[in-house]
Amino acid sequence: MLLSFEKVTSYYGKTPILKDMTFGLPKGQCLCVLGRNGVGKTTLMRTIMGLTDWSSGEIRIEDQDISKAPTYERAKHGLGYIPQGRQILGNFTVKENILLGTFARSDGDSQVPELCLRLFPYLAENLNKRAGLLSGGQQQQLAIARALATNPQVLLLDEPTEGIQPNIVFEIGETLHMLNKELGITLILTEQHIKVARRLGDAFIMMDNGRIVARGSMDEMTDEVVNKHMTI
Ligand SMILES: Nc1ncnc2c1ncn2[C@@H]1O[C@H](COP(=O)(O)OP(=O)(O)OP(=O)(O)O)[C@@H](O)[C@H]1O
Repeated sequence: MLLSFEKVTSYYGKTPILKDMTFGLPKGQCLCVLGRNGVGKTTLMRTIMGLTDWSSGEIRIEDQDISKAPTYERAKHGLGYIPQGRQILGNFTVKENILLGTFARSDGDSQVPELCLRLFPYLAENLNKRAGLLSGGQQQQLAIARALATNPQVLLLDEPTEGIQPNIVFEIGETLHMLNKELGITLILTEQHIKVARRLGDAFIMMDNGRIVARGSMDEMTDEVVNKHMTI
């Protein structure tokens, strides 16, 4: 397994939010993490990155135990994180936002990667534009470009299509599909759009109240499973 969780419980203060989670993610797979609002999907991402208050259990990447490693060290193991809401720095330029990602590289390269320019022609043509002036979809592209600048082997994407116009949702989905299937970047994403999840995912985890309540390959994610765990 490229990334694995063994009995991981993760806390904010004294409150366990993720409870006793065990799963493994093979290299090159796309795993979709699904569930209603507030079930702990963001907390799962933050636990992988070491951003909750503390966690117990074991988190491994390529057989190395990173459970107690600080966030910057996890990033150097090849974990790239795109948080919910994107967290683009609006007063900085497109180029500066991308270059921020290079700080987490282990090879010291500090250029805008050619891949980012090739994937996102709009960004390539607007490197000196203030990022705050971009549309939601363009900012999501920028967040993906910034994460790619870390040269990740795993990308964690928290609701990448949230708040984005429907036609751009499709485009972002296709970009992620390309990163996964053509470039072999392993993906973990939380996603409310079931269609996008079905298109991208090889496997799914359905969460409720901090626990995994259903899992399987994507073709095992029937409408029944979705309706049971995702509709209100
Ligand atoms: N920083 C925090 N401190 C304390 N509790 C938190 C913190 N962040 C989240 N929680 C709690 O953890 C639980 C899970 O939240 P989380 O954001 O992980 O869920 P989610 O499934 O990602 O939901 P959403 O789809 O709304 O983002 C919620 O009950 C939330 O109130």
